[in-house]
Amino acid sequence: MFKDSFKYYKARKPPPNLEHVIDPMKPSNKNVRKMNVDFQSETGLGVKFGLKSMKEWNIYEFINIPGLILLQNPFTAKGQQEWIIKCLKEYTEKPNITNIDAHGLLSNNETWWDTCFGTMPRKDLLSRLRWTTLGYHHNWDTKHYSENLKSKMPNDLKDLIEYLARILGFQEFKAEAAIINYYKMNSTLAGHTDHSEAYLEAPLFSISFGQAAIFLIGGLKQENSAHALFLRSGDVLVMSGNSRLKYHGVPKILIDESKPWSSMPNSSINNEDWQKVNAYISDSRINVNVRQVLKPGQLNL
Ligand SMILES: O=C(O)CCC(=O)C(=O)O
Ligand SMILES: [Fe+2]
Repeated sequence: MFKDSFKYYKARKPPPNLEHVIDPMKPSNKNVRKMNVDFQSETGLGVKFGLKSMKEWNIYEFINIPGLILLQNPFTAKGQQEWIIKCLKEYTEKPNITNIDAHGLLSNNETWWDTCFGTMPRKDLLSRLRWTTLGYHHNWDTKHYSENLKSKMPNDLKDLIEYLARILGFQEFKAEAAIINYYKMNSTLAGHTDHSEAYLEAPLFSISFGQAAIFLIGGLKQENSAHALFLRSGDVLVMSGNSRLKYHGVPKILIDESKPWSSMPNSSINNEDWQKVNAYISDSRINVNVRQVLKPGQLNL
């Protein structure tokens, strides 16, 4: 059962044995198969998005989880840093909605970033950031999207996801809504399915940054058993086809000593923003979850 696996991996005492967590980084892994994509489709845009050359990409499908695809960290360290800064500084600003706004913890002209990293930092708000919604805003109470609760998707995020989607074979994918989840080391995300979108045939794109996670994915019902896999900084997970509506969740965040976001000393991104964010990410994980809401050809809800 999904919830038994969730409880097992969430436990602190005794801590879980991670031996059965699927790890595509292990060359001997028999649970995954490499997928090939057409390198010819590479355009100059990859550099703009902070991506490595496609020749260095590794894309896996999971033998026992049809439709689930993992594009293993295609980002350069500098690229990761830029996206992490965006997730914390730009995407937490209006018109995007954060849990901090929703709970009225800031006055109208304050931003989460300035409040936490300005001249008089409010450290109490730093760890209270849980989510931001962009585009069609996910309504956490009704679980419905609506035309009345919608703002513009940031162009850079929309373009990145649609670029990755085209390369992975999802030509028509439109990035219309996003949830950014912010996790501290003791956070979890309970098992759920994502079914609020009008068009459930479109894949779901999920990018991880910062500390690593154990991601659990089960079946269409809670009673089905679940597989556990590692997600690390930069990884792009695609839930498509048969995996799109499966139960999933995050029972555990783990420190990633390899710090895939950290670049060589003397690199040019050692700017002021990164100094602030570097400390934040040392005990946090960020997940950018992007969805298509409308059916092909549908103009509004
Ligand atoms: O954090 C993750 O990897 C998963 C997030 C997720 O499932 C969601 O936002 O619906
Ligand atoms: Fe989800």
